[in-house]
Amino acid sequence: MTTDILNIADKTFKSRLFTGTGKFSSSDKMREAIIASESELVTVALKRVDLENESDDMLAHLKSNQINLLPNTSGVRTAKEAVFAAELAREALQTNWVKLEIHPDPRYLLPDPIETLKAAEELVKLGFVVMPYIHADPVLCKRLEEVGVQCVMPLGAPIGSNKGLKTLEFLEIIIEQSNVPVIVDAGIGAPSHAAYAMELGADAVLVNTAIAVSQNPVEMGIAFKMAVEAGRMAYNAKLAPIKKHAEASSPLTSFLNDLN
Ligand SMILES: CC(=O)[C@@H](O)[C@H](O)COP(=O)(O)O
Repeated sequence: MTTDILNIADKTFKSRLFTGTGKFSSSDKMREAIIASESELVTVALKRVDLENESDDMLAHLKSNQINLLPNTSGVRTAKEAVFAAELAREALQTNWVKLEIHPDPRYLLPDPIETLKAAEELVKLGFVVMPYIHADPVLCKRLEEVGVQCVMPLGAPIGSNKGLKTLEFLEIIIEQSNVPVIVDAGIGAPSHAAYAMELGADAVLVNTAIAVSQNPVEMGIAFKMAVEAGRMAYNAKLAPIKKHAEASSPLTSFLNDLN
């Protein structure tokens, strides 16, 4: 088996499963599930962290050599607020990585493309590694790539909806065209959805709700790990082509040929 490492900016990842920290029933459960999933990049909403308090409960539970923290700007409504939040995070958490999330609409939490592009451009200039959460819009992905983001994070379905890859056809175009890693984010509700995204050629997936609200987050974390690995392995091995008509699995090469 070939070593299949994901590179983003200055970091390398063995795991292509990124995870979130919201909605767990306790910080202990969150830690256990994330460690079991072997996820190496874990996003934390800045609005949930007490940045002044070094022993913030959630941050304390995420201390591990395995885990890189990825602050996200969830809760901000404009590019200006996003840049402010990213700068706060850089100072408090000592990381220049930021998951850029600007979704002013509380009902569907759909990302604002105009503010996101504006913020991404500014954050790149300020030296951030920018990971933008966006709709599955191939044109926006190219525009973000041009301003220097390190990856794109198109949604499969609205955050927390668990609906799977509702944006499938656009994800395929994004994957085909992208020169930066494509991380399918949001709405992935089952390991099979994650495996499918990886089979299509996504570089990674980000999953939060499906693990956190499962009745057994530890086992679900492991199930997602296995699904992501299986999907990636299948993608590397190249899937068999889809055909319109049936084709016998055992071709007529032996005695049946002689009968004719
Ligand atoms: C935690 C986080 O970043 C979410 O905003 C992310 O988009 C995950 O979505 P799900 O909760 O649907 O997995």
